[in-house]
Amino acid sequence: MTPLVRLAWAEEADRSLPLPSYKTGGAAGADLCAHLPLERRAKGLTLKPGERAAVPTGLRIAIPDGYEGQVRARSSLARKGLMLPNAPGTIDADYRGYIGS
Ligand SMILES: O=c1ccn([C@H]2C[C@H](O)[C@@H](COP(=O)(O)OP(=O)(O)OP(=O)(O)O)O2)c(=O)[nH]1
Repeated sequence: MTPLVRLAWAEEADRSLPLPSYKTGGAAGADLCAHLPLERRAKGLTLKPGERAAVPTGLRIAIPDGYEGQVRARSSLARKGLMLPNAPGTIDADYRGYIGS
Protein backbone atom coordinates (compact mmCIF):
# COMPACT_ATOMS: atom_id res chain seq x y z
CA MET A 1 0.00 0.00 0.00
CA THR A 2 1.30 3.47 -0.83
CA PRO A 3 1.48 5.65 2.30
CA LEU A 4 -0.56 8.85 2.10
CA VAL A 5 1.34 11.98 3.13
CA ARG A 6 -0.84 15.04 3.74
CA LEU A 7 0.47 18.56 3.20
CA ALA A 8 -1.10 21.82 4.33
CA TRP A 9 -0.04 25.40 3.85
CA ALA A 10 0.60 27.49 6.93
CA GLU A 11 -2.21 30.02 7.50
CA GLU A 12 -0.16 32.95 6.27
CA ALA A 13 1.62 31.04 3.48
CA ASP A 14 2.04 32.45 -0.01
CA ARG A 15 0.30 29.73 -1.99
CA SER A 16 1.82 30.85 -5.25
CA LEU A 17 5.12 29.25 -4.19
CA PRO A 18 5.78 25.75 -5.48
CA LEU A 19 4.74 22.72 -3.46
CA PRO A 20 7.35 20.00 -2.86
CA SER A 21 7.80 18.10 -6.09
CA TYR A 22 9.77 15.17 -7.45
CA LYS A 23 11.89 16.52 -10.28
CA THR A 24 12.13 13.17 -12.07
CA GLY A 25 10.33 9.85 -11.92
CA GLY A 26 13.34 8.29 -10.20
CA ALA A 27 14.03 11.08 -7.69
CA ALA A 28 14.51 9.76 -4.14
CA GLY A 29 12.96 12.84 -2.57
CA ALA A 30 10.85 15.88 -3.29
CA ASP A 31 12.41 19.35 -3.42
CA LEU A 32 11.26 21.70 -0.66
CA CYS A 33 11.31 25.47 -1.25
CA ALA A 34 12.24 28.15 1.24
CA HIS A 35 9.26 30.26 2.25
CA LEU A 36 10.75 33.56 3.36
CA PRO A 37 8.44 36.37 4.43
CA LEU A 38 7.46 38.48 1.40
CA GLU A 39 9.40 41.53 2.55
CA ARG A 40 12.62 39.49 2.82
CA ARG A 41 12.20 37.41 -0.31
CA ALA A 42 13.79 39.74 -2.85
CA LYS A 43 16.97 40.07 -0.77
CA GLY A 44 17.04 36.39 0.09
CA LEU A 45 18.77 35.08 3.16
CA THR A 46 22.48 35.77 3.63
CA LEU A 47 24.40 33.79 6.21
CA LYS A 48 27.83 34.71 7.50
CA PRO A 49 30.36 31.88 7.67
CA GLY A 50 29.34 29.56 10.50
CA GLU A 51 26.00 31.32 11.01
CA ARG A 52 22.88 29.15 11.27
CA ALA A 53 19.27 29.88 10.47
CA ALA A 54 16.03 27.96 10.42
CA VAL A 55 14.45 28.39 7.01
CA PRO A 56 10.66 28.11 7.00
CA THR A 57 8.87 26.11 4.32
CA GLY A 58 5.36 27.49 4.91
CA LEU A 59 4.12 23.91 5.14
CA ARG A 60 2.79 21.44 7.64
CA ILE A 61 2.93 17.76 6.86
CA ALA A 62 1.22 14.69 8.28
CA ILE A 63 3.29 11.53 7.93
CA PRO A 64 1.42 8.23 8.40
CA ASP A 65 2.05 6.20 11.57
CA GLY A 66 5.02 3.90 11.22
CA TYR A 67 6.86 6.25 8.87
CA GLU A 68 9.38 9.05 9.30
CA GLY A 69 10.01 12.08 7.12
CA GLN A 70 13.56 13.24 6.51
CA VAL A 71 14.87 16.64 5.44
CA ARG A 72 18.20 16.50 3.65
CA ALA A 73 20.30 19.08 1.89
CA ARG A 74 20.49 18.93 -1.88
CA SER A 75 24.02 18.05 -2.97
CA SER A 76 24.12 21.26 -5.04
CA LEU A 77 23.83 23.19 -1.74
CA ALA A 78 26.77 21.31 -0.26
CA ARG A 79 28.86 22.38 -3.25
CA LYS A 80 28.04 25.99 -2.28
CA GLY A 81 29.15 25.32 1.30
CA LEU A 82 25.64 25.15 2.76
CA MET A 83 24.63 22.23 4.92
CA LEU A 84 21.99 21.13 7.39
CA PRO A 85 23.65 20.72 10.80
CA ASN A 86 21.04 18.14 11.86
CA ALA A 87 20.87 16.27 8.57
CA PRO A 88 18.85 14.30 8.11
CA GLY A 89 16.22 16.32 9.99
CA THR A 90 13.57 13.96 11.33
CA ILE A 91 9.86 14.67 10.83
CA ASP A 92 7.97 12.57 13.34
CA ALA A 93 4.71 10.88 12.38
CA ASP A 94 2.91 12.72 15.20
CA TYR A 95 4.35 16.16 14.39
CA ARG A 96 1.78 18.66 13.12
CA GLY A 97 3.78 21.91 13.39
CA TYR A 98 5.41 23.83 10.60
CA ILE A 99 8.34 22.29 8.81
CA GLY A 100 11.57 24.23 8.86
CA SER A 101 15.02 23.26 7.81
O1 LIG B 1 14.86 19.63 10.11
C1 LIG B 1 13.86 19.52 10.84
C2 LIG B 1 13.82 18.66 11.95
C3 LIG B 1 12.66 18.60 12.70
N1 LIG B 1 11.58 19.35 12.37
C4 LIG B 1 10.33 19.28 13.16
C5 LIG B 1 9.63 17.95 12.88
C6 LIG B 1 9.94 17.11 14.06
O2 LIG B 1 8.94 16.13 14.30
C7 LIG B 1 10.06 18.16 15.17
C8 LIG B 1 10.92 17.75 16.31
O3 LIG B 1 12.17 17.37 15.81
P1 LIG B 1 13.15 16.47 16.67
O4 LIG B 1 12.37 15.46 17.44
O5 LIG B 1 14.26 16.03 15.80
O6 LIG B 1 13.75 17.58 17.63
P2 LIG B 1 13.95 17.64 19.18
O7 LIG B 1 15.13 18.49 19.41
O8 LIG B 1 13.93 16.28 19.77
O9 LIG B 1 12.68 18.49 19.56
P3 LIG B 1 11.42 18.16 20.46
O10 LIG B 1 11.92 18.17 21.85
O11 LIG B 1 10.46 19.29 20.10
O12 LIG B 1 10.90 16.81 19.99
O13 LIG B 1 10.61 19.32 14.53
C9 LIG B 1 11.61 20.20 11.28
O14 LIG B 1 10.64 20.87 10.96
N2 LIG B 1 12.76 20.26 10.55
